[in-house]
Amino acid sequence: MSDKRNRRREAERDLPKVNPRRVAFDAVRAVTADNAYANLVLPRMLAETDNSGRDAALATELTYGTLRSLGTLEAILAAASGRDVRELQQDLVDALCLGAYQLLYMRIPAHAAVATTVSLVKAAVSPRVSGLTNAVLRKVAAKDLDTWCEELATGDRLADLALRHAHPKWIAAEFEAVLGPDELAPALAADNVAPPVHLCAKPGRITKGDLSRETRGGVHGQWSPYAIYLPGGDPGRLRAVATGLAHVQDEGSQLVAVALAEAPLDGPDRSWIDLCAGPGGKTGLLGALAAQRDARVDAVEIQPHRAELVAKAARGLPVTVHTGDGREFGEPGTADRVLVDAPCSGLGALRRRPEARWRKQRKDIDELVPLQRELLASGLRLARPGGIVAYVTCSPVAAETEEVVAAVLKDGGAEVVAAEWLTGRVPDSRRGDYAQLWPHRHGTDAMFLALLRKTG
Ligand SMILES: C[S@@+](CC[C@H](N)C(=O)[O-])C[C@H]1O[C@@H](n2cnc3c(N)ncnc32)[C@H](O)[C@@H]1O
Repeated sequence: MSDKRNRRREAERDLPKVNPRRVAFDAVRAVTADNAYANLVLPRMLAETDNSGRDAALATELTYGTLRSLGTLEAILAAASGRDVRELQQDLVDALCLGAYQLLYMRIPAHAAVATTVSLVKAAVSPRVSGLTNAVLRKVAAKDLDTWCEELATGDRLADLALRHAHPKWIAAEFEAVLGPDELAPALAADNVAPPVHLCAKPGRITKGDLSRETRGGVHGQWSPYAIYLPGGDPGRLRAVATGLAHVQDEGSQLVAVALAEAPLDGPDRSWIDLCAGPGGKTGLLGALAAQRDARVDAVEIQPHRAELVAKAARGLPVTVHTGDGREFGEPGTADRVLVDAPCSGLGALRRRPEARWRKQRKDIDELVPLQRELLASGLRLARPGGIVAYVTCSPVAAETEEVVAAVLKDGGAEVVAAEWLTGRVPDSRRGDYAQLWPHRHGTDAMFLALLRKTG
């Protein structure tokens, strides 16, 4: 056997596939090379490699943290190596980012972070670049994150803040346009903190008290009457979740759905529509509320596999699931309440999707806006006079929130209704006539809600 192969074998013994750093590397590779989603590939990899407990936590922190911080790590690696990282092979860049993340963001001693990354590179990239890895990471280790960011600062306030908090500058600019400059840093920082798991105790199916007991210490949510914060562990293992009495749902998502159900309405209140229903979180909550009020929900979803998820989420509830286009659905003027939870950029949920911020582009929003307007117009078409339509996004970006509502309002036939139920119970959630939640203010995703009443 050649010396080279022997050396590689030795390196692989140092770092077998089940090593959490190797798992993190494979997960990051899947994201950067194959466009995978970390929140889908990592749990599978952890299960396949039998990683649990502290090892799984380390692999998760390494994977999510590295992916969240990619832009900043690459800028620092470029400065430390004196070259554009795009000139390097991608698997090496991924390994360097993992190493740099440990050096700059975790309390892992520099010698350990460098040595384990060099072993990783030998085993999983090529022994030929282990020297380069060692040299670059030693340079990275010479300064802490603040010092690197100061050194790389350009004097462009927004760009410097975006670098420090690991966001593309255009996203920072979009957030600032809504929040103003003072709250921008905490808003960006909040995207870098892994969110806790929120559960929704379906009304009429299980009480919060019972759900809290089953979770062994789950705390009652601050805002939603149905929220329990899971103290830890896999929510899928809870009986209440497995049997559909409760489901995993961000508290902000709960609030906007309940705000629609609680909006004052004159006349009949039997027919509800959820026009963009997949995967069915809000359908599950609305269905449970509808059951208590003798109402019914028609849930519409264009993607068949997501429609199946809606059907699963709505089991046992007065919900009919339709696979189809919400722009062409239903009888005009018949619905009492309509939810338009429009497909959006998802920039309000960046803390859940570590790689998303580096994948999205501003033009993606421009492409979504016509569909968002058409879906909202369709929601208003379906509502009866006096009926309520909720326009919801998990994004705070002006173009896909208030500007969509303003454009549709211009066509006439609807007026804005204050989202009192929500803004009255959640401080600092008013955004003009609408409601806006934020991770840094409320601990929820950045959900936007506009309530409209069909007139005429
Ligand atoms: C933001 S998600 C909805 C989330 C969902 N309400 C929940 O709480 O689980 C938007 C959904 O709209 C669906 N969608 C996109 N275009 C649609 C259309 N023209 N008609 C109906 N659904 C559509 C997407 O497939 C996606 O599942």
